[in-house]
Formats: sequence, structure tokens, C-alpha cells
Amino acid sequence: MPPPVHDAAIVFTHASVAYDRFPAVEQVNGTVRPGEIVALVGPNGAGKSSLIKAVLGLVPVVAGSIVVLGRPPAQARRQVAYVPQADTLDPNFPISVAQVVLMGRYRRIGWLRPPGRADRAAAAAALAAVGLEHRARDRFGLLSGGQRQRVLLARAIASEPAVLVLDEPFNGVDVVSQEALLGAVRELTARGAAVIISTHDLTLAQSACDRVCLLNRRQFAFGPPADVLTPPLLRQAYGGAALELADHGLILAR
Ligand SMILES: Nc1ncnc2c1ncn2[C@@H]1O[C@H](COP(=O)(O)OP(=O)(O)OP(=O)(O)O)[C@@H](O)[C@H]1O
Repeated sequence: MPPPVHDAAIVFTHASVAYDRFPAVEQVNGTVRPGEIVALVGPNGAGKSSLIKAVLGLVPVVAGSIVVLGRPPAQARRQVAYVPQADTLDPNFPISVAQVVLMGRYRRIGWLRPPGRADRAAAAAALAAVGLEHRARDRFGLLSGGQRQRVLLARAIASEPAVLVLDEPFNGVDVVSQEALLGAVRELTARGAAVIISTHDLTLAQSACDRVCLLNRRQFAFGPPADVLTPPLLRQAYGGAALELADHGLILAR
């Protein structure tokens, strides 16, 4: 049976996320649709990672709701891929680039069955999508930070997710790697995946994302970049720091 098609990949309704009743972020409202990229932006400690963890079903939603592909987050996990920051993984782990990408298939085939030809083809295509097919046999740990980030994205792509979640994927990543990452993400959205990216890069949120969720412990706005990345809203969410950002021309003044 083909997987169900959803109008909304993720729906936040007055959602509050908390650790031991201590709220990390409250009152999030909005919808992430299939085929779009939504940026989560906000200052340090705004609650971006906490919201991402809630979408993954790892942190509880204590008020309101988060619905992922029509289900509670923990029940949708098999169709959601997560790309962590590359520097959170041990680069000394003795595994090849191809093996890392193939790990993306295990959720589909189970850990006990060996991957088949179709799995290897999907993994190879995913590695090609991030422009690293020539590094397939290299040890993962020998790649640069930006290249490792691309391999982790390839692992996510290989799992053919309906929802892709990236937590600050562009930290320490050069322009070439960033373009390769974005190109591969766009290929996924063209196939109907919904993507959430948490980022401190407002220029990227403005130029590469369809909509932006502006947070600082609560939601300040959720909408098209031109409506959200405005000096008044940024000032509200960031305080004085937004003025400095505006001075550097990183946002569209209206
Ligand atoms: N495991 C945890 N237990 C308790 N509180 C936490 C935990 N992780 C984060 N918090 C708190 O939740 C709030 C939001 O943090 P979060 O990491 O979600 O912010 P962020 O926007 O991702 O920040 P940054 O941009 O610095 O990564 C902060 O007050 C933080 O101290």
C-alpha cells in the first residue's frame, strides 16, 4: 500500500515543549507543508533544538500539540530523518563513507537483514546527490567537517524521508559544501519531502527557505521570510543584537 499523502507534514498548535516541566519554548503555531523548507531562527537558547527534538519525539510536548505526518511525533519516527551537527559524531569511528550512508537504509530493511542491491543503489545515489561519490571508500573520519556533514545528509536522503530535520547544518561549512548541501535538500523537497532547518544564518533563511519560524522561548512570527525577517520582529526576538544585524545588511529592511 502506498504511504498516505498529507496536506501538512508537521502541524504545531499552541505547542509548548518542556524538560521536567521547565518550558524551553512555548506557543508555537504553524504548518510545514510537503515540498517546503522552513527555517527555525532565534538567538542562543531560543528553543530551536528543543523544538526539533520535540518533532523527533525526544522531548515531550506539554501543552498544545505537534502532529507529524498525521501522528504523534514518536509514532512518525520511521519517516523522519535527522541530520545532527557533524561535530557531534566521533570522527575516529572506523567506518567508511559508503557504510555511513548505507546506515540510512537500515530503518527500512531492519538491522538484521543485509542490504540488497536496491539499498546500495539508493545509498550511492544519495552520496552522488551531495557530490561525494568519489569518497565512498574513504574512512568517514578522514573527511573534513563540511564533507562529513554532507555524508550525514546523504545518510538521511538514503532513508527516503517524508520529513527531514537539520540542526544547524551549516556551522563551519564552506560555501561549496553549503551549496552542495542545499542542492541535495532541494532535490528532496522536489520529491515532496518537508524540511526544517535550524540556523543562525539569517541570510540563508531569507534566500533558501520558503518560510521562517522566529523564536525566542516563544514564537514571534511564522511566515514568508520577507514578512518575518523584518527589523521590528528581529528586534523583538533578538533584542539589541538585531540592530547590529540590520547594520550589516543581513536582513531586508521594509
Ligand atoms: N536537556 C535539557 N534539559 C533542560 N533544559 C534544557 C535542555 N536542553 C536545553 N535546555 C534549555 O532549553 C532552552 C532552549 O534551549 P535550546 O538548546 O533548545 O536552544 P537553541 O535555540 O537550540 O540554542 P542554540 O542556538 O544556542 O543552540 C534553554 O534555556 C536551555 O537551557
